[in-house]
Amino acid sequence: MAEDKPSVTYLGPKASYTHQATLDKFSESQYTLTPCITIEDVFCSVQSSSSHRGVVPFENSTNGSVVFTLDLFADLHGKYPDILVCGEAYIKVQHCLLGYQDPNPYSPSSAQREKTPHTSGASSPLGISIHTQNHHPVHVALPLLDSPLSSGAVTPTPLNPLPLKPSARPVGDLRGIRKLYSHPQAWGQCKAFLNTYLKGVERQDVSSTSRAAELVTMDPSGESAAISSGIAAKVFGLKVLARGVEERGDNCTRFFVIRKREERPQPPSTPSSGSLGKAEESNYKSLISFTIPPSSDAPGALAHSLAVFSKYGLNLTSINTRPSGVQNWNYIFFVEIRGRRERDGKGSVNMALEDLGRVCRGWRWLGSWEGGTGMGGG
Ligand SMILES: O=C(O)C(=O)C[C@]1(C(=O)O)C=C[C@@H](O)C=C1
Repeated sequence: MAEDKPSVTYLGPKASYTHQATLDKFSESQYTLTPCITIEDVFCSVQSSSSHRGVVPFENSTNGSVVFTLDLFADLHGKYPDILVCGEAYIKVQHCLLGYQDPNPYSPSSAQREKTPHTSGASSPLGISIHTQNHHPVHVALPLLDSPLSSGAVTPTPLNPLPLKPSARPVGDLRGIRKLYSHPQAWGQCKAFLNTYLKGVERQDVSSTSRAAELVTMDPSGESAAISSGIAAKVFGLKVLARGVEERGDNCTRFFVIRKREERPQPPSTPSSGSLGKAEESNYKSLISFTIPPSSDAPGALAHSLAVFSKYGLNLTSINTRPSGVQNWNYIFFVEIRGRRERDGKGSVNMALEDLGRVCRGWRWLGSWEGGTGMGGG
C-alpha cells in the first residue's frame, strides 16, 4: 500500500532537476515521492518527521552555492535544529528554453521588443507589404533581430573585450517572448545565451525550474518562456525553443539528501559505528558550520578554526559563508571535509570538532555521508 511507504519530499513540482536527483536515490516502488513548493518546505517536512527524507539542491558547478539551502542550514531562527545531511547526488544539468512558438512573430508586441536598444543595434526598418483580399496593402514591419538568425556572436566592448559566445542557438523564433521564468540559480548558468538572444527580456525568479515551465503553460498569450529541463517540456507539453543553453557542457548540480537526527542512538551494528581506516574515511564527507567572534575581539579565530582540520589530517574541500545575523560582516562558515563523525566519539573528525569548540564561538555538525561521484571534480 502506498501509505506504508516512507515519504521522500523534494523541491518540485515534478520534472525539476531535484526530482531527477530524487529518482536517482529513491525508487518509487519503495518510497512515496512528494513534491514541495520550496526548499524550506522540504526542511519543514523532515524536521517535523512528516517525511522520512528530503532532497534539496546544494551547489552548481557553474554558478556556485544555492544560498536558500545554505541559509536553511545556517538556521538563524533555530527552526531546523535536527536536520542532517545523509547523502548526495550529482545530476548533469542541461537547460532548455521552453515556450511556445510565436504564432505571429511580427505581431506588434514582437516588433515593439525589437525596437528596444538592447537588440545590439541590429534593428532596421525592413518591412513587407501584404495584399489583403480587397487589395489594400498592409505594411508589416520586419525589423532585423539578433534572434534566431544571428551567429550568436556578441559584440566586444571595452568593459567586456572577450564576451562569451553561447554554445546553443535557438531552433525557434524568440521574438514574441516578453517574460522569462526560472529558478535564480539557472540565470547564472545560462548568461551567454540569455545576453545574446533574450537580452532585456523581463526575468521572474520562481521556486524551481519546473515551476517555471508550469507557469509558462498558464500564460495564454504565449509570450512567456522558461529555462527548465527537456523532461519538463514533455511533462508540461511545451516546445523546446533552444536546447543546451547552459554556459558549460559539464554543468552539474549537487543535491543533498537530508534526514532528521535520531532521538535514540543507533545500535552499534549500524554501518556508521566503529572507526574507519584512512582510505575508507576519505569516501565520507562531513558538513560543519561554525561562527567566530568579531575579528577585533579574537584575532586569528578564523585561521585557528580552519587549522584544526589539518591538525587531524582532514582534507578540507570547500568553504562557504553566509551572514551570521549577529552583526554586519560577521559570518557563519560552512566547511566540508573528507571523513565522518563517529558514534564512538573517537575518530579524527570527532577530535577536530572538540578542538574547534575551543577556538570558535559555536559549531554544528550537519551530517556525514558516503560521497557520490562529482562528475568531473568533487
Ligand atoms: O531542481 C530544480 O529544478 C531547481 O530549480 C533548483 C536548481 C538549483 O537550485 O540549483 C537545481 C538545478 C539547477 O542548478 C537549477 C536550479
